[in-house]
Amino acid sequence: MAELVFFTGTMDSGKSTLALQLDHNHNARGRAGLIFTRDDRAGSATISSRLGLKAAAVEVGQNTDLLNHVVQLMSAGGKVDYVVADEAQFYTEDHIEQLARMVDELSIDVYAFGITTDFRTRLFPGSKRLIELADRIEVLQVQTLCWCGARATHNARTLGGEMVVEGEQVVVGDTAVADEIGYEVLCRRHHRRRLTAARSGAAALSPDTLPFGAA
Ligand SMILES: Nc1ncnc2c1ncn2[C@@H]1O[C@H](COP(=O)(O)OP(=O)(O)O)[C@@H](O)[C@H]1O
Ligand SMILES: Cc1cn([C@H]2C[C@H](O)[C@@H](COP(=O)(O)O)O2)c(=O)[nH]c1=O
Repeated sequence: MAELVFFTGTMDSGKSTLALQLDHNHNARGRAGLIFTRDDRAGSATISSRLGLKAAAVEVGQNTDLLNHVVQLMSAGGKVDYVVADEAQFYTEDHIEQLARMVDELSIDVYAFGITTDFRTRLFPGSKRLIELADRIEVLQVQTLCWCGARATHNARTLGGEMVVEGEQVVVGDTAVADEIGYEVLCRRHHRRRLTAARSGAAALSPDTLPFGAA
């Protein structure tokens, strides 16, 4: 039976990599797929992973009807066995409902990928609806780490390394950005205290400071 699966994890946890791997594996077995994305860092109509993989995708706009897009393709003789939906946190509730209908009415497997919460720990609308509707939620196995070594569970927005707590919910960006707006994954404890790596001084720590040379 077709299913709607939501793969989630913090930023930088390998979601887009997994999306591209999943697409590759299904394709290799003759299954026809369609990749949707919205506001990927690499630009419009692209799905990209930090491991260097990239592929063309259908860019989702505010008024895109995902179900209709697939129905049109199939009516024109196209085959769609599965759909990959990356950056799904940016989708509207309507988009997610269209994905669910794709599963139920067209028997297409839908694999959605995205972060659940924003820099203020609030659910994105697309992720909220996915949590409500998905048949299955899979948390990425690759754990990202807070600077303290604990598992990172939250996404902080930073400016020059300092955590910011005000601003628009959507600001496309990357981790490991020094001077401009960027993101850093943190454990809840340090997210709550607004303690980023730069603020804690952890970024300056180096194994060279260990007293290996001492008698
Ligand atoms: N130089 C590297 N060597 C090995 N793995 C890397 C390297 N750079 C990034 N990665 C892996 O890629 C992951 C990020 O993948 P990506 O698909 O871009 O994440 P997401 O879509 O969740 O933001 C990192 O967690 C890490 O496991
Ligand atoms: C926390 C947070 C993130 N974003 C943006 C930043 C990136 O463009 C994406 C996440 O991409 P990734 O592939 O999971 O790294 O989301 C945002 O707009 N608002 C936020 O609060």
